[in-house]
Amino acid sequence: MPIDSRLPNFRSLSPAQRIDHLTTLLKLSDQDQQLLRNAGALPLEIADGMIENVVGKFELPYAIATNFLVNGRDVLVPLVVEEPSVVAAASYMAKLARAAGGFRTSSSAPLMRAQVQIVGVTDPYGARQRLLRSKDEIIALANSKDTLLLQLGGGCRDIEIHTFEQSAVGPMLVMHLIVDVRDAMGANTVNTMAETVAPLVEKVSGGKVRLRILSNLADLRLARAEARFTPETFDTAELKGKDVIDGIIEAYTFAAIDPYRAATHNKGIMNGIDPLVVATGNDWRAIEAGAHAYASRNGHYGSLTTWEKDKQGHLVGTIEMPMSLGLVGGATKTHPMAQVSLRILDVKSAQELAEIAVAVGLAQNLGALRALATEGIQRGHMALHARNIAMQAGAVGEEVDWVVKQMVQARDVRTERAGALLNERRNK
Ligand SMILES: CC(C)(COP(=O)([O-])OP(=O)([O-])OC[C@H]1O[C@@H](n2cnc3c(N)ncnc32)[C@H](O)[C@@H]1OP(=O)([O-])[O-])[C@@H](O)C(=O)NCCC(=O)NCCSC(=O)C[C@@](C)(O)CC(=O)[O-]
Ligand SMILES: NC(=O)C1=CN([C@@H]2O[C@H](COP(=O)(O)OP(=O)(O)OC[C@H]3O[C@@H](n4cnc5c(N)ncnc54)[C@H](OP(=O)(O)O)[C@@H]3O)[C@@H](O)[C@H]2O)C=CC1
Repeated sequence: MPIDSRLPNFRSLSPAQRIDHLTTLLKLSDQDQQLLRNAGALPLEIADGMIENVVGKFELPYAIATNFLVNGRDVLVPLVVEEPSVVAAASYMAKLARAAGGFRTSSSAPLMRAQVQIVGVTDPYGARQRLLRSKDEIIALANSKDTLLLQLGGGCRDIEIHTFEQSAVGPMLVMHLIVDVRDAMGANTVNTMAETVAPLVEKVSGGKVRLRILSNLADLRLARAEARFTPETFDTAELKGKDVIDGIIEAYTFAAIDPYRAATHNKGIMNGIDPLVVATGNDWRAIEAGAHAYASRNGHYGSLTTWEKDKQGHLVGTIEMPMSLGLVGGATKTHPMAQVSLRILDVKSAQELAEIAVAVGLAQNLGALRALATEGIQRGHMALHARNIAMQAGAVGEEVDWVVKQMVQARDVRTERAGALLNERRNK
């Protein structure tokens, strides 16, 4: 159902009013509303079924990033995160991106790699040829275990043999199963296939199979997003948009050449992506591992985004990175809030979800670069973090807003200052 994700007053509402607004906009069911009102509603019995030794639940804020326009479709993006200013920055940059059509995205097929490690091979190149000659038999065996996936149009498509002639333990071959996992993240799916083919692989190669596990460097499962911005987008009373664009490109260049900066730059990108991964019940460690390995693929650790100027002087931002997200499998179906998130996003495939995730990453990166290249990160970030600081100092109810206002006005956001302000107010 088409919606308008541009919700200018959403930030000023209370959480209860925001849920009412979403209910009207998205026609949320009574059950979804109820789940949102009990924020994070995860019955202990379900939690106990998800992991081991459960003794409770740990809740995090669940928010909605507004303004996203992705391939011409308005999307509201659920984000689960503890850090202030992330949701605001993503929403802000999505708002700016709308002027030039929002985010345009694409993705490759959902292909995952499973690795089968083969040791004890005396003739690695001969073994490689034998395995490649047996490709059809290996693929057929891999596919014999998951008929549902085949019916859905997925399954093992190909094999690759990676040869390590020298290693500390002698020659090593690594066979990759290339598997189309459709709408699953696919870890369990491909691990089962890798274990299934291991005896055949041993017979054909003459070696011993050890590890049979997916690779989180999902470099065949890439999602991409692009956005453009006119210089006027960044005009302010003090700054010319053209200079802001130059500052953003210089900031990006810093990340492209210096791994110390690239780590922080990419952390900013993951500020947007991880909260969506968590909100949809997906495996954020897998996404993090894939992101940073991909950022190192050219022999040095670099930026996951690029920022450049087109002929008209418009800022052009792009992102491309592995994105192994599922709509089924893992906790996506078990966690009730993950299901609410998927309904809010209204995505039809794991690829669509992956493309929205990288669009949020690109927006988040721009939010940080724009702030860093102009006024610095502290004004916007600390103004929002000030609420945390006030609460840490013991402020409750109306005291919170009052303490925040004093600290932001004085540009002095510290717990000690919040405590002093609180004492001053209480002793009046
Ligand atoms: C924080 C802002 C957005 C303020 O920026 P501002 O100019 O004060 O915002 P504004 O009040 O003019 O509002 C503009 C829009 O921002 C959004 N917005 C604004 N405030 C809110 C709010 N309270 N709640 C919800 N949405 C908010 C909202 O969309 C709003 O438009 P509207 O829809 O209202 O017409 C800006 O300063 C900013 O983008 N800063 C960057 C913040 C950031 O990057 N945070 C990430 C954490 S820092 C970090 O971990 C990463 C880092 C920085 O190290 C990465 C790196 O180094 O690359
Ligand atoms: N290194 C890593 O990242 C590792 C991660 N994991 C964990 O693995 C989990 C994800 O594994 P995953 O294989 O995705 O999950 P599941 O095994 O839970 O679910 C995948 C299964 O769902 C079924 N299915 C139903 N509909 C579809 C559809 N439209 N598209 C694709 N499959 C469908 C498939 O068939 P059927 O049910 O018939 O099999 C498929 O095998 C996560 O919890 C992750 O944390 C595990 C090991 C390592």
